[in-house]
Amino acid sequence: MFPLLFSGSALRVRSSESDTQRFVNRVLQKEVDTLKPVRIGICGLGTVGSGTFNVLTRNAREISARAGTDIIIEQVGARRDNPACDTSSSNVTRDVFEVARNPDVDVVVELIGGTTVAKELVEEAIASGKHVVTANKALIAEFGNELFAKAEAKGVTISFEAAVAGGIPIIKALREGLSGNRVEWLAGIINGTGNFILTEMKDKGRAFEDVLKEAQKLGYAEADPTFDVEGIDAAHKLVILASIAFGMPLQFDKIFTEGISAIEPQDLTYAESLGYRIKHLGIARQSDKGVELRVHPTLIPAKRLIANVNGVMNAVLVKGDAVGPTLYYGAGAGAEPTASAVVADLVDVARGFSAAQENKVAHLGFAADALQDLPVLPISEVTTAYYLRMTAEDRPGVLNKVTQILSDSGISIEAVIQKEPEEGGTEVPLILLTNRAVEKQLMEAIDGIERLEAILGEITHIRVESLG
Ligand SMILES: NC(=O)c1ccc[n+]([C@@H]2O[C@H](COP(=O)([O-])OP(=O)(O)OC[C@H]3O[C@@H](n4cnc5c(N)ncnc54)[C@H](O)[C@@H]3O)[C@@H](O)[C@H]2O)c1
Ligand SMILES: N[C@@H](CCO)C(=O)O
Ligand code: NA
Repeated sequence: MFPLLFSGSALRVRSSESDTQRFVNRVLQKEVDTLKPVRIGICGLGTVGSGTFNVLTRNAREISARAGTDIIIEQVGARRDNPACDTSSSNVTRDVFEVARNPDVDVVVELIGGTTVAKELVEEAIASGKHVVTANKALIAEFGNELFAKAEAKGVTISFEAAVAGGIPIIKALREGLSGNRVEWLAGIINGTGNFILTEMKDKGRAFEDVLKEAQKLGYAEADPTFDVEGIDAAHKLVILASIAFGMPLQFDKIFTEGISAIEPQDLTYAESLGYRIKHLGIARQSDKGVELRVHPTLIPAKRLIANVNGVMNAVLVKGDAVGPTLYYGAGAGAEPTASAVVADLVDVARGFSAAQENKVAHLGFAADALQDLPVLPISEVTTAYYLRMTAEDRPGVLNKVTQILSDSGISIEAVIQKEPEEGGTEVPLILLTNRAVEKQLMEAIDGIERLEAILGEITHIRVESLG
């Protein structure tokens, strides 16, 4: 590093008046500015907070060398100490708002979660002219539009790489790496807990609740794990991805969300025998009709790379018009994978510390005044293929009646699994794979089929995507 060399030179040229020297002076002064350490305040010392503390401490040399300056943990705001990290020589406060107001803190790292205290904290940090780094997808998805506007007005940035797909640098890839493309669609396994549960259920036959408990113990799950299993967490992430991919404001209220809690082990098995896997996907697609924003269990061909993403791993498949399909893979949750993304954001903040706001990458990749309020299609207007599972009385002609109703709605059948009844039984499972149809037509057909006397109970329907 060259602080002394440059600070001496900067002082010398400052006494001259010529244009060239004024220019040199500005450049050199900038070098001096970027050499000031960036002082951060970590708020929340749970899974991600402790991971961030440890990664910053352990990799301090590499991080400084990359950032061009030191990143110093000036203060930690934590309700209680966490044995996962040693903060004994840090300045720790029990009041996170003290961090937001601390004049010696340049960047507030919000790792509390939720949308109450975290929102107030971020607002307070912005009002005090501090940059914010956060892993909080709920906060960004639900309040990002207003928070970004506040940050831009104050000339500070909110960075949120850790909020989507944990350690995978997907925000950076979409905002910067793919900026030459019109993104046609993206599909992702973006909840680590959900993928971990589905994988353990399929591979080891474990019970849902048992795997969920393990995910909580490993620090993967949200404070309220229904966010993971009911798809809300994935919906938060998908909204963020779609806004960056298509250049539209965040519209969390428009997303269709279905979780994994209704998936039965038998569906995982039937899907497999049809050549598919069931993955919980977030899918965003833009077409002439509007934007699809949906999170739901999905059958995808077993041969696709993304179908083989297991455990806590996440993957996002992005189709750009120029680049074609691209796939991003990595750990979607956990202390250090998530810390990896938090620290990358801190390095970006440090690098751009003295840059003018207009020279920084916009929060959603597109300039704020270029965001378009694209219409979001209701799920009833979405077209996909379907997996249907029903229980039928074991008597002749039932399959014909079912296929007739589907065909009356313009839906044809791609594959059928019909099982023999169990010893002495009179009911059989009937599994159908349909061609692509508009959802409202499919729902009408399901209604008709459920009214058949020979069909017992409700029909399970799971959407099918080829992702080709
Ligand atoms: N765990 C992961 O793998 C992961 C991955 C990506 C993003 N995230 C996000 O990161 C954030 C933190 O998640 P986590 O898993 O570390 O949660 P966590 O529950 O382990 O940690 C949150 C910490 O914040 C503390 N806290 C809460 N309110 C506070 C207050 N008022 N003052 C001081 N401390 C307070 C809690 O005591 C806890 O230690 C969430 O937004 C979450 O969605 C988590
Ligand atoms: N609970 C989240 C954490 C990462 O965002 C998950 O399991 O994916
Ligand atoms: Na990420």
